[in-house]
Amino acid sequence: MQTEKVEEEDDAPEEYVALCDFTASGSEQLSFITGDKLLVHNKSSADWWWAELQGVIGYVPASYLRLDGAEEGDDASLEDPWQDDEYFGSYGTLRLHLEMLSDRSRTETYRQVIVSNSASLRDKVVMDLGCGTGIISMFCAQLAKPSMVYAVEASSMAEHTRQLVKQNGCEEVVTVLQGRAEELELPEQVDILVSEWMGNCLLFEFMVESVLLARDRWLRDGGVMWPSSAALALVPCQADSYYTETMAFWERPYGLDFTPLQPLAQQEFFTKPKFSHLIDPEDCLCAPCDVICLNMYTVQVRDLEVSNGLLYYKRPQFLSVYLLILMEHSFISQEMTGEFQFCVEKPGIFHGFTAWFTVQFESLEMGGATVELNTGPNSDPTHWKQTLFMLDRPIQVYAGDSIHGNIVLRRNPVWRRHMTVALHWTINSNTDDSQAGTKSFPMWR
Ligand SMILES: NC(=[NH2+])NCCC[C@H]1O[C@@H](n2cnc3c(N)ncnc32)[C@H](O)[C@@H]1O
Repeated sequence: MQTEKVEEEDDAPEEYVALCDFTASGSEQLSFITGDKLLVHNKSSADWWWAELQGVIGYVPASYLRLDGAEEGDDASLEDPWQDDEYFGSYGTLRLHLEMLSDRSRTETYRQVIVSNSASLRDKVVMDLGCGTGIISMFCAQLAKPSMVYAVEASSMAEHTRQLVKQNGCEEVVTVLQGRAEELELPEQVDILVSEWMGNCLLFEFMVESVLLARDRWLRDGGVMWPSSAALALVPCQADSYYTETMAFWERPYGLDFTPLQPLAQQEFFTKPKFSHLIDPEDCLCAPCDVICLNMYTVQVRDLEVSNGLLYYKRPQFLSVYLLILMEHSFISQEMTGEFQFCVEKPGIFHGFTAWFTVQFESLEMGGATVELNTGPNSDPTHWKQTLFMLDRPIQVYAGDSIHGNIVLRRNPVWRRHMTVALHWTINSNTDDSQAGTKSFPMWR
């Protein structure tokens, strides 16, 4: 932690108490634990304050603090930044498990991974992280002969999962453990860590952080991660039907002119990404490309952050704006930003970008075939479908036009399961002047 020592005093600092633990995700931030008393020197923004703890200073998330002496009920920001009650509460009911189990492409892929590695799974120790109803664990017990499967589930579903394991004669091999995987004590390290952690745009909900923490704590050296790698794919696309039903609709409904509502429609329907979008392959303006790739053996939790260090530091007056911008971009973690360069293959309307993910499961046998789950438009549909990012205004493009730029996934520093997806693009065309644009989409805070 290279935070600077307190030098000059600002206005009289106020004493705040920490409502929960916070672990700094960048050198400009200050870690603390519940109950710590922090001196807030500068409320530099609504979300981040400049504070001191035992003589060390750095940025802290304002929502984690309450003015010392204030009553519990005074502060609405008691919310847990992981929103665990809501998150694990939703997995304590059947609705989401029914959706996932009904997704045959997803579930059969995991079964195929177990079947094609059944021989190598013999006598291995497996952790199924976030086992839900235990389907993957029971595949392991039924289709292979591991010595032990630790089926880890934090929600109240775990007690039902124990019953299912017994009901299906798997209790000899499968042990259900209720709790967060990153907090549980296991009796041993594991040979394989399997999990179905992917969210919309691959990372939403950031369950991946739990998988990485569990990997670092419980996967033995040389152990296998399933999935072994993951990639976020992106393509510029048409979305004419969505545009027609949400924007063009207001031009002449029942012969009336409702166009004054179109700015409202843009705000309401195009500000956030559209989840569960089913893009027609015909609407892709060119071939997709993988913009973000994760190696599940080497990616670190800190790589999931984007810390524009200079945004949190007080800007030293002597640094020129140019230098600040240059340094700022040097803080962006490579894992969370991707460049793209598309060449439009056919004339059409560029309404936006569509994103989806793929994950790969390496074979336990040297040279064995890798299994892939592809949630894109040319594969069997999954419950994730795809995610559509609508531009504010559609743009006519022509074959040969180039659309290049980058995507940045910026994890929310306070609401830990949320992120913002920022897209920057430039269109170079032989027929029109070049156009550039940028847009950030919150998911969801
Ligand atoms: N692909 C997803 N988006 N979600 C599918 C898996 C989610 C399952 O993992 C459980 N789960 C999520 N995080 C954890 C965790 N840290 N520890 C244990 N179980 C978890 C959660 O309760 C649910 O049953």
